[in-house]
Amino acid sequence: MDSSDSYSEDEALLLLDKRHSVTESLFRLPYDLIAHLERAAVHSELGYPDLAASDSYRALLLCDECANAGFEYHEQALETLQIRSRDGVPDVLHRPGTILNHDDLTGGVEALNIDPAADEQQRLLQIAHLASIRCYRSLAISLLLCGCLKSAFEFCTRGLAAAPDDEELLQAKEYIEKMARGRLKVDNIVEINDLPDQGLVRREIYPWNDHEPNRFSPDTLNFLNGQLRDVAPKCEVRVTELPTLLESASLTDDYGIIPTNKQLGLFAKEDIAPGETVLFEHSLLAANNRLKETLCDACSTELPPLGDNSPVVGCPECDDIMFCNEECLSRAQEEYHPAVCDKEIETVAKDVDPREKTSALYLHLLARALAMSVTQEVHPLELKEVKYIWGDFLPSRANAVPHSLNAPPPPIWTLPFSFQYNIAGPLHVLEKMDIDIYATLADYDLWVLNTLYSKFRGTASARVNSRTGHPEVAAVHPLWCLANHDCDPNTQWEWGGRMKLWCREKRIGGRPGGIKAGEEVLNHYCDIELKVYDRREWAKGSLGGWCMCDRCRTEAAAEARNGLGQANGSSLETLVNGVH
Ligand SMILES: C[S@@+](CC[C@H](N)C(=O)[O-])C[C@H]1O[C@@H](n2cnc3c(N)ncnc32)[C@H](O)[C@@H]1O
Repeated sequence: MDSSDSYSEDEALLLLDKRHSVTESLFRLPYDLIAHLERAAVHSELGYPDLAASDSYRALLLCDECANAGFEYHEQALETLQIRSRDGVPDVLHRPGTILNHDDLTGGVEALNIDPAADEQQRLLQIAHLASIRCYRSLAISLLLCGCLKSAFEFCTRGLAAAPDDEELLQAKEYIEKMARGRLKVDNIVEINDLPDQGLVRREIYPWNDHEPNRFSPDTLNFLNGQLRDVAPKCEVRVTELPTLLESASLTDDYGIIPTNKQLGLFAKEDIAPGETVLFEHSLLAANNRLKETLCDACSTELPPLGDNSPVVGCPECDDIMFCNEECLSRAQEEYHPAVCDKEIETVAKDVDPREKTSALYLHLLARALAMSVTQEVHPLELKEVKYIWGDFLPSRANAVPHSLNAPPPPIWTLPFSFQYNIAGPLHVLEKMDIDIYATLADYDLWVLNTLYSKFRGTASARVNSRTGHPEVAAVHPLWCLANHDCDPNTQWEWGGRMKLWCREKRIGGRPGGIKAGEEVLNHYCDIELKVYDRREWAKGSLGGWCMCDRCRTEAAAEARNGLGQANGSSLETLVNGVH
């Protein structure tokens, strides 16, 4: 298939079948670097360059395992390569990459000069070397397609160091440089570190994801309502219709009817009085990026002062890990701590460049979810804190646009992605937890991690450091995040270890507060004191679009009538959902 073509339904189904069978074969032979490369090729053809990059990176690690006798999986990797190359060099190494338009490239084939006099050990090492070149090509091109130019360039450079004349790598280098010049608007690239490395990938329920529940089914609603009984006794979750949000300002502010879509929301079952607590939630799906711990490891609240009567307790097994009280310690032991006890995992991605703080914080949340999964022996997407939350997914079909090296990632790709935080970082975390990253592919494959990230990006709240203004603590409260946003909210929230939502005394314009039975519980994801344009910019990150609540539409329509509307400015990068 030509790289610029999109494929038909039938071709897509064939590719999905192929993906399924190669994934199954990886479950049987987890150290099979050839199968990883085969799957990378299928993922590329399906239009998932991020998943292709992950497969290629795992294959590259396995090439290193083959080449280094002292490495942990050396024997398994070499034995599997021997099985796969019994009949000669595996097919996948004969083919040039699937994404490049490679009519005039001889890529894979010319490099396959295996020395006929080599003994079996040398033959395998030569094949592993060839495979590593293939990995570099695939990583360079796939990461370029994701928009991660610095990482793409680095893999390309490593590949060219090993195979200086490789045509495919030379061509990839040209593409990367061309794209970088375009994005940086410069004539020459001087400093590799200046290359952009933050990209975007598809945010969707992958066609093979069978963990995602029907969020509107009676089973889901019953489960969530059971959870709400203790946390928000006067509330229930219901299916509701919400405005379909647009990317930015539109002319629809004074339309009577706007398109809507089906989602969940929180509703009052009984009247709730002004000032009354609506919800009180304790979540251990929390993380912080402070280097020196002064926060509870479980709930990330500030630790009370130490001293004779202090409730603060440490983990009996590991140094320096503190909890605000016995309750947090015992929940930590049940829910996540055994996976990370004495593993020094808290040092991963803590001391990062300020520009990366947001990504690092999401990685810490991901690490907590992985520790929960390992400790509870539950697939990460089946964790009760994760399974039912909103992921702001787009349909696979809408994402499946033809890809071309000359085009930037299509705007519809909405999940932030980088090699460091989506691929290398999570593998580092798993290795720190002593997890065999190959044998646990079903649990910790990149599509699983991307699904977790999609859910966290739509729902995590964060606290900023008051001195630096950088986000420092993040948490997902799976019940609190069922409440939808309105710029005239009937509740107010505060998070300090526990998430508290209470009924406002007064609404916007001084109207009295209070929520009647049957009314929706309305939260706020931005500072509601701001003017409409600024509110909409702020809330855009967590809402996924331009707020269309009644207050925004009324105020924006009035401003437009009076000629006060502001031009569409650059978007505010808001990790910090709703912090004010
Ligand atoms: C934290 S979740 C809220 C719960 C979500 N509705 C659900 O089904 O679980 C945030 C998402 O809800 C939707 N949402 C919340 N408030 C909204 C509003 N005022 N208008 C449109 N969509 C809203 C957006 O899609 C947003 O990304």
